[in-house]
Amino acid sequence: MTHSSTAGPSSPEGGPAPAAGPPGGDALLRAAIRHSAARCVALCLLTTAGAGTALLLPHALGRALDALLTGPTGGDAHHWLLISAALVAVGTLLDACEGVLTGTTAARTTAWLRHRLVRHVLDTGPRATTRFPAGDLVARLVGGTAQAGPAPATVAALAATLLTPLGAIVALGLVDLRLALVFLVGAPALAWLLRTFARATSDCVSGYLRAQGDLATRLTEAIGGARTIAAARTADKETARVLAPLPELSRQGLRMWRVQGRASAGAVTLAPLLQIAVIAAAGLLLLHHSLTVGELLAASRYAVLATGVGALVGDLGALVRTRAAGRRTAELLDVPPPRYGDDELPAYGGDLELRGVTVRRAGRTVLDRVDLTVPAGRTLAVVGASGAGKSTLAALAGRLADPDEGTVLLDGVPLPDLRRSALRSAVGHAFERPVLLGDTLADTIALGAPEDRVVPAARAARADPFVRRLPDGYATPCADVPLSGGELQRLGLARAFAHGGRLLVLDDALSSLDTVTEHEIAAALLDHTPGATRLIVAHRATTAARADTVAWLEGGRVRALGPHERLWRDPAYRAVFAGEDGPA
Ligand SMILES: Nc1ncnc2c1ncn2[C@@H]1O[C@H](COP(=O)(O)OP(=O)(O)OP(=O)(O)O)[C@@H](O)[C@H]1O
Repeated sequence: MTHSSTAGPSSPEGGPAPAAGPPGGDALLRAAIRHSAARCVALCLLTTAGAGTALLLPHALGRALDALLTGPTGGDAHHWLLISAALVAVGTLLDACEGVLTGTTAARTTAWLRHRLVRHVLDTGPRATTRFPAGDLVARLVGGTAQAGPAPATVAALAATLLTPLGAIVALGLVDLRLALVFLVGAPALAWLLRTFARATSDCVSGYLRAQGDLATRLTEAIGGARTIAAARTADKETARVLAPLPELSRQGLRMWRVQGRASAGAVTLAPLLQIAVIAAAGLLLLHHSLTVGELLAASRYAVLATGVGALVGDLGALVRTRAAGRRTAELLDVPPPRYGDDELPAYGGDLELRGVTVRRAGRTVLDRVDLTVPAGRTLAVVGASGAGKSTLAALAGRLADPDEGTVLLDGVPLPDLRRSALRSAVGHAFERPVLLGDTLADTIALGAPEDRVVPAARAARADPFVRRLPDGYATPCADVPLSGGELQRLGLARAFAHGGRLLVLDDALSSLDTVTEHEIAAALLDHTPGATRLIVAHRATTAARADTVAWLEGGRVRALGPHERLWRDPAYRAVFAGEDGPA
């Protein structure tokens, strides 16, 4: 192992810069619309056909009325009445189909968004989970996607909903151009109403979703800390803290209803005024024999359809809500996942090298130009006071994070150049608090490794005895096992042993074990992973003593590098393990 205190050759950041800029909310919704393109087209056709039947109906009714009034036998009135009845029936059928298609399209889009975003968040790993608090992340992935999901159906419906009033204005013009002109005089007020409504709604929805995310974040924190809250008997105080965003949520919700109410009230006032103006103009034209009674009837129906702002307000509101939710959800895509290269590793090896790596967090340098080399098959213990940068260094070694400067290489290959699969099979991890993923204990230990490795790995990690004592042994569902911190860590270690990569990174993974078990596992670590390179973040002198070399970190820099026995002579080094005996 080598160490130099000077910066090594500094290479460009091997970080995860995205190939293209992160897509915004609208881009995500456009992608969702493309995904549901066929359904959107079908929906557009259905709503257009619905608009068509709605527009034809007044004409058919007008013709039926004219026919009844002009001939003693009613002329072809029955013919037009039949057409009107058919239009009503077709309109109802189209409405029903539209309802079903709207619902299923929204459900499919929500599923697609969830799939895409969950995959993205898990691909991005700790980068995403440090930027977004857990509760907020879940709120965006569950609630945000459900609110954004109806976007394609809403866009398709809105496009067709616009057709009805526009078609009605054209139809008014066809009945008599002057009627369309009368209507258009009031149109700017209508446009202003819709624009104001859309802006105010967008603002309220963003505020509402923010407050909802805040509530979810606080709730998740409280659930995670339920034991502490119970021990401190602070449930009342914590309930108040969790629910603190409720007034803001309620304020934004009420504001949204007020905006909607004002827009509807405006529409309700404006619409009858415009309808009366059109009917009055049509009445005058009737008096001057420029219109028939049937045309007056049709014109009055078209005036109603042209002022159908109610439907527009609803659809526009839905579109604004889905866009706001889409924008908020798409913020998850702002954190790009790491890029992987195409390189493979040589058949054998395990040389780990950190060259001049610097990591900054929240504007602070937490690792400062660190150079380290761990030859294949050797064990490096990383020690240091709390906050020295040990976990950050461990995360770099397995590429759970990328350095801001410098390079991490495995067998001479920079980690970002490696294929995802190569990196995955080469590096195994164990953490201080492992999470039991998978359905059963066997699943959680294997986590992708061959099943026949599960039991030997559990034996090596001293997990086998307590697993076998469970009624269903390795088949016990993870959710049914109450585990102590030490048992949990043994399962995490078993998982790392089962993985069997050439590099094993143990980040404080032995801290909850009693001294005897820790001693046994440390010995098993060498037997069970022969040839593997091991990087062990250690808090105990006994763990450091078993390593070939110790890297002593202080303030993000390597203060010293060497065997534990030699470093132990330094009182400052001994102070790192304050309270422990001898160099073990
Ligand atoms: N996402 C982050 N944002 C801001 N600061 C961070 C972040 N991650 C780590 N840090 C800071 O970087 C420093 C090093 O953290 P790290 O977890 O590597 O320390 P450590 O030596 O492993 O500490 P411990 O022994 O207590 O686990 C700490 O001061 C920590 O607060």
